[in-house]
Amino acid sequence: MAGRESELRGEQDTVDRLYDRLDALRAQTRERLREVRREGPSGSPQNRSERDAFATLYEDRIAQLEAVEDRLAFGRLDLTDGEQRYIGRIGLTDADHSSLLTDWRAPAAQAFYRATAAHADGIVRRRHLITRGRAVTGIEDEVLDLDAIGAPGSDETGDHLSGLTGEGALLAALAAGRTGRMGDIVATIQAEQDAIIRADLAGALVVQGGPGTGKTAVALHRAAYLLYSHRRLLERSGVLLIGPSRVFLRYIDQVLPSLGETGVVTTTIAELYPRLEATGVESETVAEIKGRAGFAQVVARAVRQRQRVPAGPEEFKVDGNTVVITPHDVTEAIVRARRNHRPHNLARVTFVRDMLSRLAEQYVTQLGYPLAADERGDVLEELRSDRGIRIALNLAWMPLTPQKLIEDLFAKPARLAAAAPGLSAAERALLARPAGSPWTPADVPLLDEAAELLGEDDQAARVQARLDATNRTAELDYARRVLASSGNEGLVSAELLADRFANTGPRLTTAERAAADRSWTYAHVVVDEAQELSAMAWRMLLRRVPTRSMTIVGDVAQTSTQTGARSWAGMLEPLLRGAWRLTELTVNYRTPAAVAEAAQRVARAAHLPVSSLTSAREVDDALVVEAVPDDAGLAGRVAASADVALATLATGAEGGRVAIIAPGARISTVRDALRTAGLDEHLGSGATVLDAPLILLTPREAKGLEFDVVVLVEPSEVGAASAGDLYVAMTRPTRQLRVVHHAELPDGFHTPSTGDRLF
Ligand SMILES: Nc1ncnc2c1ncn2[C@@H]1O[C@H](COP(=O)(O)OP(=O)(O)OP(=O)(O)O)[C@@H](O)[C@H]1O
Repeated sequence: MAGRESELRGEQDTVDRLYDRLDALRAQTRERLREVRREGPSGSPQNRSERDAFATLYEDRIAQLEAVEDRLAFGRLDLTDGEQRYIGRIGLTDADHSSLLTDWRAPAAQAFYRATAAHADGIVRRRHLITRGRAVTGIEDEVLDLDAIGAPGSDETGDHLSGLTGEGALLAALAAGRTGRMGDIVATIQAEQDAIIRADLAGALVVQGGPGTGKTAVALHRAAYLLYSHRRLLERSGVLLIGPSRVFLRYIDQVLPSLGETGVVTTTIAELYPRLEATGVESETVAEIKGRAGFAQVVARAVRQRQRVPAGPEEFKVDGNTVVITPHDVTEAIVRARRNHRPHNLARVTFVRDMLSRLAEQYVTQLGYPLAADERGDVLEELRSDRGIRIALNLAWMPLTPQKLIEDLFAKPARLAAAAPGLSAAERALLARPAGSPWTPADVPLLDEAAELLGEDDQAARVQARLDATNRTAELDYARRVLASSGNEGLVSAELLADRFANTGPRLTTAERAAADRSWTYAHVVVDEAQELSAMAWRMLLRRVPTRSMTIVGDVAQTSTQTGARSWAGMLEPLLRGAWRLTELTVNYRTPAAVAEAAQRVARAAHLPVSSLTSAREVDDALVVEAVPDDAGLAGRVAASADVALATLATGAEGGRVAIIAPGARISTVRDALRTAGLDEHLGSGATVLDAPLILLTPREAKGLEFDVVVLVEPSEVGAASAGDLYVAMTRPTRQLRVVHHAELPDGFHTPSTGDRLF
């Protein structure tokens, strides 16, 4: 025991030294920031812009150093050559640049997650440090090379039958009360997860895994890892993360900062089109039709139908001369303008030029004498500014915004019928809606498709981009010189500083610029709950990542709607044509075994493509079923059940969160019952919904989230609407699922051996 205590003391000394270094760096950076600010707003614009650039960099660096306070160091590797290497949230060096702490993402840290007794990789022992605040409260050792270890007095054991790394630390992390926000898993990443996190940047990596296998956690840690290992590339082009909803994005928004990374653009498909709010609501059937791959052709046809040959010739009098727009000329001009395959609005310039030149020919012929070049220019101008001609040419080739094209498509039945001959009359009737209706999430990929085909006049932006690229080398050079002369070399990189120089003025980060620009292309895209994306949404996303460097995580058994994927190959193969690879996660870290098994039985009974799943832990009383004799009493019973759950959690030291998951149609009666029971004060709403101890939501809204206890209302109703939704709802709790029902339980729910408590 004495040996263990001295080990603990030794680790505490090391951890103290690491925090001392962290504090020193914080103080040093704060002091630099103060100095920069002290200089005030005087000096040349050049000086001011340099100061602003330094100030933002120091602010970012301080934020990063503040964010790594919790579990700064969490591991130690003992190497065969006697070296001891500490692993932590960020890398730290002492004043002489010797390494004190190795960043978890560095190659030198990889063995912490991957080494096994069979493949020890030069590691004798792996140690997990358990800390509370800055105090080391425990040590967990795994000996990987029994022959090499001889040190008496420590509690090493060599047997790790479970296959889990750092099992004690892991199980402690899994059992902890939930805060309403996702935490990072950096101290306990498992080998199968680590392999995905560190996989190659190139290509599309699909991670399929059942509920609770850590897909979201892995996707976020992979983003942090890629930013660390390919910083130059990724920081300039940016990383995009797509999640299923705003609530979900709030749920995960602490994870990347805690890993020292900010600046990832996080958004939903509905928000991906800049400056457009998709607040409209429509039926799933309509969303499904709009999401079909075939809708790309519908939009393409709608665009081409705005390039139209008039029924007959049209005459115009210009300055006493007659010119005629003939169907023949328009046909020829359209064919020519289409030939260069430019988007509609840009090809229109060619069309108009061609038509005006034809009309000018007619005009000149009537004059009967040749014109000098400048006189011909005057004629062209006169023709161009003639109102009648302008209208006729617009009718032949209408300049359009994406919004106008899509709005007309749904507001004018004849347009839809012409553009979508493959849809049935009933389907077209479902899509019809009046002009001015709010945009819906399923419209967003259609608008993006339209924008692509119509094209924006982004010439100015392109010229600017070329200029930026040329300036970049000069900026980098300059930033290096500034860094060298200011003695700040170790603190910030020249790349970052150059970025800041470039962006001062309106202070925009890469992330901000990317989010505002529809045609921005990212260096990497991470998609969570990717099974929900429609074929049209995938097309929109792929435009933003021409390199196809993507991390796609999801579970095809949890798909809610008809729009989403039931098989990765079915969804991705037509789009990526073999350029994607599939990996699987198989251990469920969230849901107690009994609950996960029940959920899987129900999902299988509904013929969902369920992944195989091993649960990391058992919890007593994990499944509680409460049958209510009549439907009228259901909501009251739900409130009572939530009350019991809240009371149980309140007695624990760690608190926790309770969620009531109910079919949409029952939400308001359950809310009333909570009010009657006096529980509504616990209920969160709006932006802070996740912070409250109690939350009421539909299965769809619960996607990707987790809670200590879930009260699930009438599962057969949830399952009847969507089997995928029921699978999601059943797999949200980390401790207990309480099912309250009046109708029959869904098929597969019970087996004689479930061992659940029945009321
Ligand atoms: N290696 C790990 N160490 C500690 N906790 C982990 C680990 N892997 C996963 N977890 C925890 O397990 C829970 C489930 O993880 P996550 O939400 O990433 O799963 P998921 O596969 O995305 O689930 P779902 O598909 O159901 O949304 C989270 O609380 C996460 O922190």
